[in-house]
Amino acid sequence: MPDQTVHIYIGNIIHCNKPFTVHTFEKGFIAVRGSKILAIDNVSALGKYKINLGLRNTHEVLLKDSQILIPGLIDTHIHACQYPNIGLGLDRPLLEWLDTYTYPMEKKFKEVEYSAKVYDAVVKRTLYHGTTTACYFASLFGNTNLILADAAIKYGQRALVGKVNMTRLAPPDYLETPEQTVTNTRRFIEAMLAKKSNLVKPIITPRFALSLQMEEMKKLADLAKEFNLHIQTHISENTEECKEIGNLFGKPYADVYDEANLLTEKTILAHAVYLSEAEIRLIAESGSSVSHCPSSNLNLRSGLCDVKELVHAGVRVGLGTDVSGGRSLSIMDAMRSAIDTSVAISFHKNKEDEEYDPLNCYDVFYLATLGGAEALALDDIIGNFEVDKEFDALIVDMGIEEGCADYLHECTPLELLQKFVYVGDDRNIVSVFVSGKKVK
Ligand SMILES: Nc1nc2[nH]cnc2c(=O)[nH]1
Ligand SMILES: [Zn+2]
Repeated sequence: MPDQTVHIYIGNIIHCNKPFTVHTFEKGFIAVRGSKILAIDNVSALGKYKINLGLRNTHEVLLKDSQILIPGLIDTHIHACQYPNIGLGLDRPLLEWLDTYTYPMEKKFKEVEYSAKVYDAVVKRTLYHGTTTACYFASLFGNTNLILADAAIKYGQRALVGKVNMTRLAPPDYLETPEQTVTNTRRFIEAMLAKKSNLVKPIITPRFALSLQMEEMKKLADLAKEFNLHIQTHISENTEECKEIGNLFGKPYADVYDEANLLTEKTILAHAVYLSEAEIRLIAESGSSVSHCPSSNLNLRSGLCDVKELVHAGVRVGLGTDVSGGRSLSIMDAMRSAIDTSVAISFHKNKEDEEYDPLNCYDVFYLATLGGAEALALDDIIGNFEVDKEFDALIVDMGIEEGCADYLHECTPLELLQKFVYVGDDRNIVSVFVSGKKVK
């Protein structure tokens, strides 16, 4: 018999009910039964809901005035097998960084024991930082990628897990043949689906167009279609990379993926710094989305991605940490880097006499929550606090003693959110819920 207790969280509640729109309940409540949201409203209406919904077996959690309840944070792009390299090697441009630091690290994930140690740490640490959903690149090795999926299931994180596909331009012992890359991916998908997990699903993961031939990418797109799966890859991150794409395929980056049938409504493209207007239009029309990875774009000196231009063109955008190109596995850091990047762009634009309103803390809160859910085409189940959605949430407390700033006078809920975005860290995230279950 499932637990029928209804958990009712009462206090300051903030979420985005629409894109780029923050909605606050100053004295609100959310009722949760099992994994799902049963009701959300002002607390003055709670009595009425209790009668109308016949709520008897209830457990009430009263939030403090220094606390806010917000949706869980969504990382739309993170390389789990690069976590041991976090903070290392951020002095080289992309292609050199991949050869020098990244492929040698990822090769180690052939080993089961090492993979188990790292993946356990990644899932625990990202959950601790409030990442309730992570879209993971794992390594080339299907068997150890399953260990990452098992860690997410064990600790209760929602995740998409991708087995990376690469057949060229990497060390020979970190490549597959064209046949292997397809058959190994099929095997990985079948093993993932056999887990019958509600939280964890496989995602097709061609690393980037430099790693594969057109025929292989088409076969991977076929697998995505056959199993109705998400797809993730990188696009237009670095000028040298884009030049190489032109040399190899003789067409723009987005057109390469379009020809490979990889641009679907469930495709997430990381970076998207150097897309032309025509490519942005193509991506918008395909329904594919972009993972904005501002920390990585700065660390690897890739460039500044103009999120506003993408959104204006109708492209859905979420945030990615892109560890370990990104310096932190916290989406809070990605939110700040997204603001910094947008402000930097605005200096340039305003010099050219364009009116440019950079992203603010509420905009990046949207990108980190509902925007991320939309980018992953999971906004029917997560991203905000709508009735019947899954309860993925954080209780944030800006009044804790051991935080990085003192709480010296009372703040409004929106001020608490501002403080969280600009100066908060994992210590301020006092509880994390995924699918209704407390995981921190
Ligand atoms: N940032 C980043 N870009 C990539 N492009 C291809 N592979 C990678 C990677 O691992 N990280
Ligand atoms: Zn990446």
